[in-house]
Amino acid sequence: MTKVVNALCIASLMLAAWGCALWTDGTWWMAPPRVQRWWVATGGSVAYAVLCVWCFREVLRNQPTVVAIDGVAGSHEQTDAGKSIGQPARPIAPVLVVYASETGFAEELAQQTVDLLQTLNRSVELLPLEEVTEVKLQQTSQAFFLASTAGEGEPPGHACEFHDTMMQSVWSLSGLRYAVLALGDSSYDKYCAFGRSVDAWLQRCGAAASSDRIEVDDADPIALANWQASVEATVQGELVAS
Ligand SMILES: Cc1cc2nc3c(=O)[nH]c(=O)nc-3n(C[C@H](O)[C@H](O)[C@H](O)COP(=O)(O)O)c2cc1C
Repeated sequence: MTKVVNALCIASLMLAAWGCALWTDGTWWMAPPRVQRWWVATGGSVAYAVLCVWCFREVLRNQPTVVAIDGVAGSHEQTDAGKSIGQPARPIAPVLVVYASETGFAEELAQQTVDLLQTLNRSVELLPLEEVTEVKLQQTSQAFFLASTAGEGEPPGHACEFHDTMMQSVWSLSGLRYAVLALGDSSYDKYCAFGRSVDAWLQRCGAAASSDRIEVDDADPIALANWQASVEATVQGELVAS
């Protein structure tokens, strides 16, 4: 629409220039313009001003607005689906997806979660649990943790050290919202023990659960569908809040 308006403006200016050239043909008339021409000039100026204001409003209306999640600014910029007139754009933090996986199922689900978030137009970062740092979580406003349980209620191998060190301290994560998908098998005594530990640790750190923990018993498809719906609802809810 703006391009059409611009083209119309240029065309009318060229027409006006051509008209002026014809108008001033011959000898110059040095006397002040007659009243009628003052009115024509004033009308033209007012019409031009109205056109400028209208174009400016169109530009503002078409400008994508960026919404911050809970006011936490991130390093990546991204636009949301909503639009707002006259509000300054603000950065939106990427969503963090974290996994702890022994035989690959949680990692596969984490990748699917990333794909889902990307289809929802969110920038996403995927990390194994041991690469998560306190600063990273402090810079994140929404994180999704997918954690399976191995051994007899143990963390997956790659997450053992993180469990034994980092999860024994209390990080300051009051700005973080999170959700946990705990993977396990109810035939084990310590069902979903590690996912539950991750959830409890995040609560101790002051993070707020964006949704209740979902436990997946032996790849239960209903629980997995609930997770997908929960991720979608969480992210879409965030975009409304600012
Ligand atoms: C050796 C082994 C030990 C397991 N121990 C537990 C357990 O203690 N508690 C539990 O809920 N699930 C347990 N599980 C089930 C896994 O957590 C479940 O199959 C999960 O989906 C595996 O995810 P992953 O592929 O990401 O490791 C165990 C599975 C295996 C193979």
